[in-house]
Amino acid sequence: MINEQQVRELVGELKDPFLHKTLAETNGITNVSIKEEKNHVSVKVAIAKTGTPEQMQLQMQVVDALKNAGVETVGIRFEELPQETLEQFRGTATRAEAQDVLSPLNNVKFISIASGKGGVGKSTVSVNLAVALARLGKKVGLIDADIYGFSVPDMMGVQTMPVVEENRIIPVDRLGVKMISMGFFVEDNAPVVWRGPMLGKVLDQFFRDVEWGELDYLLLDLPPGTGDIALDIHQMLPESNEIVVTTPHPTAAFVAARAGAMAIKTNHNILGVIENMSWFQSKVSGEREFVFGEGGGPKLAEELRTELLGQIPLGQPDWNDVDFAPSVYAKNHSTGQIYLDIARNVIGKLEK
Ligand SMILES: Nc1ncnc2c1ncn2[C@@H]1O[C@H](COP(=O)(O)OP(=O)(O)OP(=O)(O)O)[C@@H](O)[C@H]1O
Repeated sequence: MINEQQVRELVGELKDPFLHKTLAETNGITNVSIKEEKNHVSVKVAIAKTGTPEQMQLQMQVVDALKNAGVETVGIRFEELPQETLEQFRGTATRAEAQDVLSPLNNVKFISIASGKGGVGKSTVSVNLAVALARLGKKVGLIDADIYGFSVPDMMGVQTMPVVEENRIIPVDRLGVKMISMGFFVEDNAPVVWRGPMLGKVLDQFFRDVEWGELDYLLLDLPPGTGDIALDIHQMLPESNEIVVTTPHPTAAFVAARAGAMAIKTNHNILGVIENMSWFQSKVSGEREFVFGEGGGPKLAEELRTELLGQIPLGQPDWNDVDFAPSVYAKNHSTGQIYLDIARNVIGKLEK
């Protein structure tokens, strides 16, 4: 019967699929146990990222290696390598690995923007938060993952199309944000009707086949609501920090809480709440009128045990701006300033 030393040698030759180093080099074999009477070997393996197709492939390699050595049955469990170990390997990552947004060697932080229902301003918030982060000097990408209701290209005033170079999609660069949207791949604004596996393919393509370059943040404008499509997309995303957008009406907050619950259930971390359309400020009297009610944002934040990141008043950007982007507030617009404050807060929370 094979002994522990031999198991470690055999399995130790296999490579961590993300670090491209052998499991011996990464100290990735964390436990071996052998039941001689049953000719059974169990191994516990630590790799850079679990729950991926790459893990399944490695699992098959481990089983093959041990069965070829005469083991009857194999048990295998995976865990993730500690952050310190990953940190150690980050320095040796190739440029391609460091720029692959799904690689554990990439430091990019995902921020998803969700809402309980449509029309609360989720896309407006996504676009303005992305631009604000870029204005603060961050390298920012934005995926319009609202696959059926894409509006980001129009909101940002994008006139060009992404180009494909050597089988890689080059995202559109607008106001310092690299952006990709389903809108670029649909003719004449035709409605998108497919879902399920196709949906997964499109999202996967947005992650894997887009040349994002080096990024600090990748924002995702999610589809609205708490139905099947929103859930499907939540499940397909890499772990992310989620911002929930609501309007101030208590019932809106009630629906948004369900979006928050969905985020938690699918293992995303709630970063905070943004209340949009919080008030209308009269230019004449300077008074605030709470046209859509009051209290929804703070109530939602409390319910989700998170922070209210900011409140955005009603009002349009300055449309005389030369660099016209219909939904983007200028840096010196009072709402543009609010977005900058939110962006600073987000950076503070994620770059501790
Ligand atoms: N603070 C605001 N003041 C005035 N208009 C706003 C504000 N926020 C959003 N809007 C407008 O409200 C409409 C809906 O906004 P947006 O498309 O961002 O919402 P959404 O939640 O992403 O909608 P959907 O989920 O249906 O895509 C747009 O016309 C947008 O310009």
